[in-house]
Amino acid sequence: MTPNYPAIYREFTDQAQIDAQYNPSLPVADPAAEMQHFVTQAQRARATLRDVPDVRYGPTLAETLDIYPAEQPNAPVFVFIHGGYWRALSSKEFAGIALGLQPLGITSVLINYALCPAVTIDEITRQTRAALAWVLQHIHEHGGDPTRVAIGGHSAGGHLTAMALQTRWAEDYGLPADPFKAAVLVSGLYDLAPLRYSYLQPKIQLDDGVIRRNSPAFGVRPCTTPIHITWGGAETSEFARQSQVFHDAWQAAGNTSKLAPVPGANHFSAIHGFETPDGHLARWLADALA
Ligand SMILES: N[C@@H](CC(=O)c1ccccc1NC=O)C(=O)O
Repeated sequence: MTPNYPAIYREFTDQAQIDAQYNPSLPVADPAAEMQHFVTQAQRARATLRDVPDVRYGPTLAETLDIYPAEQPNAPVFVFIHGGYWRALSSKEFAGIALGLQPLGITSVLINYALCPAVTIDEITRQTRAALAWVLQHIHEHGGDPTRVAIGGHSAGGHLTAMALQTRWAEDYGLPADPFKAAVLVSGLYDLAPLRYSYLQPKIQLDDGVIRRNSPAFGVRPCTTPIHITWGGAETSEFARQSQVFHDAWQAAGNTSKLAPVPGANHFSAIHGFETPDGHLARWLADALA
């Protein structure tokens, strides 16, 4: 049973209008087939690639990551943060992104994290940061080069990537201030306010404080990491606007970003570009880590 929330956000006046914008399955013909694609690709990855699954980065059971190491020593590294609106899915469903990267000599790391409503989005942000700190401090033990780490994520994972970029890595973690070579944010959410009025609210339990602390579009700090912001060209106007808002905020802080949709892609196919070495996202990453 989903209660009705008063929806007053921009031009949207009720929950149905917010859901129509923010439920990425609604404009897609066969969302189950889109999810099955990820699962099939993930099974292929886990059956065919070298992997080091379920490495602990923190004390709770969900705090694990899966490594798909490149062949050669001192390899560049891509850390992927999965989506599912902070309340579904895991690192496992998205192992397919390593299919395109391992042949390019890039080590993939897929982060897992606890889900709402068992934990809050504040806690998911903290776990994401802990996982990234672990990668920077330990990936050399798995043949990775800690000075060539890129990060990226899809949907809720795009949001968590943006939160990672806004972390005080030097003050709070004793790491380099801007430890990442590049970031790629795919169909992300950067202003969480509208989601409070959506079908997700019973699970994600947003309040003023969670929204303020976890909306990276507001208060971007100077950061030397170049970022690529993208989304599916066939997605709703709010997904396009969320990316535009973050791009504008990133540039207003004097930072470097490139904003471009994936032509014709929906919310799901927007990340297929990691699954083959010639995919546009895999190629962008290889260039950024070269
Ligand atoms: N309609 C679905 C699909 C969805 O939002 C989604 C599916 C796969 C990966 C990311 C998703 N959304 C954001 O994190 C949902 O409500 O979760």
